Amino acid sequence: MRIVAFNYRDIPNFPQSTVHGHAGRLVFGTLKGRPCVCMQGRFHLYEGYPIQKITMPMRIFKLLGVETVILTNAAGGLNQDYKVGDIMIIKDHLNMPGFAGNNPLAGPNEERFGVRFPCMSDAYDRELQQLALDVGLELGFSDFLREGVYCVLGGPSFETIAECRMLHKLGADAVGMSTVHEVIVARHCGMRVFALSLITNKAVMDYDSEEKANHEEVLQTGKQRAEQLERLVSTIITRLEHNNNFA
Ligand SMILES: O=P(O)(O)O[C@H]1O[C@H](CO)[C@@H](O)[C@H]1O
Ligand SMILES: Nc1nc2[nH]cnc2c(=O)[nH]1
Repeated sequence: MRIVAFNYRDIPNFPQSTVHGHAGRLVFGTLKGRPCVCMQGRFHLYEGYPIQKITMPMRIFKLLGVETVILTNAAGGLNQDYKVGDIMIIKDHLNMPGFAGNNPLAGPNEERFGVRFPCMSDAYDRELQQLALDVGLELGFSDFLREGVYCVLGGPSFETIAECRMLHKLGADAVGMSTVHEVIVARHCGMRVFALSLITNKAVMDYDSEEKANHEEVLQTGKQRAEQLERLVSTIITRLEHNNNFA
């Protein structure tokens, strides 16, 4: 397979990755015969970037002709049934920075990308969610494949126990610091979205617990599940081709 990779620092006006574990490269190639562009490292509010800069790659992808976006993230599990290593298909989100007015679409609307008031009740493509469940079943991943609601916070501090309890009561199954902003911009310009979270750690919900969230555990769980995640995503992409529903 031939790939062409660009370091973010060599792309004019592109933000730079500052997070340990995010390589900072844009990789073009084919996955099972399908042309793809892949971000090795994304951007976050906690890095100090304006939310429009974080989501700029989505608009670049739209202009490049991308039609389907697959987003992955590491997240803390709030749902008490979840285990570390579970893969959660995101069916919906809670946008906490958005509640506080920090939405990537704030400011003048770019009509060439989409409408002023985009709908978000269909943000996560239901056909792609079903496809992921089917593929997961075939691959024997059902024991660790879940569906749930992802909540984004600004970070970089992990949550307090009271915050975790509150987010769980509000309906969140997993919590993280990314993805939602990109989803909003991708949907605004009409790209199809599929997203999943790897549950890298259990959110601490109990004052008696000795556990502490930490980035090393996040990276370690990511490495442990990397191979299965890759198989899941690449098989989904193959099926998009077969179903002829590569929107
Ligand atoms: O959402 P991604 O970037 O996958 O990673 C998650 O894990 C990091 C914290 O360990 C934060 O960046 C958080 O957002
Ligand atoms: N906010 C948040 N982000 C994460 N990313 C990976 N784990 C977590 C977590 O527990 N909380």
